[in-house]
Amino acid sequence: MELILKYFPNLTDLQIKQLAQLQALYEDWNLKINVVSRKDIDELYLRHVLHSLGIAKIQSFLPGSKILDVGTGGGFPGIPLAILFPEVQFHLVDSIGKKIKVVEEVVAGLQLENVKATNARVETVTDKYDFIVSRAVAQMETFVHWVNGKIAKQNLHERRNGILYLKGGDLTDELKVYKNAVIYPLNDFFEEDFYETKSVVYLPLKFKG
Ligand SMILES: C[S@@+](CC[C@H](N)C(=O)[O-])C[C@H]1O[C@@H](n2cnc3c(N)ncnc32)[C@H](O)[C@@H]1O
Repeated sequence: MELILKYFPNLTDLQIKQLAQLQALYEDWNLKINVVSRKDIDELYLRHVLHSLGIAKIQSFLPGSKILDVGTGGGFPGIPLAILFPEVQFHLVDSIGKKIKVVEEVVAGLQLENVKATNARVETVTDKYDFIVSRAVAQMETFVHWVNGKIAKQNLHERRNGILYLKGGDLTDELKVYKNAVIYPLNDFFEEDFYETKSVVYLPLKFKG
């Protein structure tokens, strides 16, 4: 938890309490349904919570906005972001039912009221969102295809609506067709070695009615 407070020093008491609860909730649920590897459970705040919150270093979501987390798994990056932005609506989607079961249990344990979790392939989701977040789900080209038509028409934020994707490694090849993609290295914000090769990729997307 100190790690989170080091980079997010202005959290409310409730946010600190909810973030601190994550360790016990994931340890408990992971015994029943394995969604996070053992090594990652031991480094939950470094590898999952802070990584998810890296998106917030790039983009602060405005109250009333809507965010879709595609392939959320056990709830990353959606759950830490939902704690950080309690007035923003988060929709967490995963095609594997048992992962959504864990998300629902963690959301209930935290009494988070701004999260909806759905067991579905993202291609079947029909709502529209300001931003679509994700980590470790698909190559950008496949991903863009999946989320086609899910971006809201109105831009509430200064930054145009689009994708904020947590990626690692060399992205030159993967992003070469996306001339308007912007890569934000997370080691500009976080000094831990884990973040050396990690970034947030922002890709603005056009509204399709
Ligand atoms: C490697 S896991 C990443 C989980 C989480 N985002 C994280 O970083 O911890 C990829 C997840 O994407 C989900 N997934 C893959 N394709 C999907 C699709 N088309 N729609 C919804 N979920 C999908 C899988 O079920 C899996 O839980």
